[in-house]
Amino acid sequence: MTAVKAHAPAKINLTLHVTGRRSDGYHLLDSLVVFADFGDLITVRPATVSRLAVTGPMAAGVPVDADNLVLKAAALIDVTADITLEKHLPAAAGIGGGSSDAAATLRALCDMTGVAMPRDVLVLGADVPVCLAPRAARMRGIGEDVTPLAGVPSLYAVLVKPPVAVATPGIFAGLTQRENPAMSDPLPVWADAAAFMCWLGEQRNDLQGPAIAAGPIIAEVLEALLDTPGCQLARMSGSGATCFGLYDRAESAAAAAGRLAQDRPGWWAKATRLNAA
Ligand SMILES: C[C@](O)(CO)[C@H](O)COP(=O)(O)OP(=O)(O)OC[C@H]1O[C@@H](n2ccc(N)nc2=O)[C@H](O)[C@@H]1O
Ligand SMILES: Nc1ncnc2c1ncn2[C@@H]1O[C@H](COP(=O)(O)OP(=O)(O)OP(=O)(O)O)[C@@H](O)[C@H]1O
Repeated sequence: MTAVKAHAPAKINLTLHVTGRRSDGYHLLDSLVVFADFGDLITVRPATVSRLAVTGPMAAGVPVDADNLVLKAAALIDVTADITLEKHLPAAAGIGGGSSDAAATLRALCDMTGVAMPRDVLVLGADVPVCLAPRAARMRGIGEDVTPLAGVPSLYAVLVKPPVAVATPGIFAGLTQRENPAMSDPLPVWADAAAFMCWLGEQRNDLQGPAIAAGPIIAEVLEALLDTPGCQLARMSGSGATCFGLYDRAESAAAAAGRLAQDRPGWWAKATRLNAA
């Protein structure tokens, strides 16, 4: 059998409403999730014992042992493989690097072996179900309730991560209000990207406040994004610290990413198309 490859794109929470908390401490969410046009790359090959190599520009600090979600995903379906993870996404950044890697690994291994996709992938992480089919979706429950969305306009964006890693449990713990309004049900139909961005402006990421309290530099990132020409909206993704700026033109997004990378050498900045077909 030959190698099978799968892309693990960055996951962006364009909205993230925390609507309650379960008795086990997990939070109920209502989130509009889209995917970037870049991410990590997984390659799997048949092997009798699982092995993982992590390569690429963002490999530093990523676990290469059983803690890596890629190996946890292989163990979940009881498949052994020689796996290469080419890491391009910053870790612990709120853009689902590990979750998207786990989901891509499952896709590649199921494809390579014919093993069925497991029904319960939530055990790998709350973001793994939405990453299984990386397309625009509404994510509810604690992450297990995923509804694919048609008609979500593509957006030009810049992703920016300052040099701070935030741990997801601590950010959820910092919430002062856990019962907040959900998005409308059903979601509106957006005529175009401008209408979509206007509606997004009225939505929230409820984790943004606690994340800024833990890492005040996140507020600086949001201000810096809003300062770039053509930026229509700036918000944090997931539990941070990555923030996104939305633009109506690809050229504005590219110029903003270039300017931020130049002005703020420690910041990771990347222009992308979200939900590109
Ligand atoms: C913040 C998001 O990225 C939004 O998409 C996800 O909800 C987090 O997804 P994830 O990193 O895959 O999360 P997990 O690894 O399952 O959980 C990490 C920790 O985040 C908290 N957590 C996570 C998901 C959720 N719905 N409620 C929570 O309270 C819990 O303290 C949990 O122990
Ligand atoms: N394949 C992986 N890539 C990156 N980190 C991983 C991976 N597997 C396990 N980890 C561990 O998981 C931690 C969280 O990294 P990850 O990139 O998944 O977080 P995240 O971007 O905050 O995800 P989310 O948006 O789902 O909350 C890292 O600190 C790292 O130790």
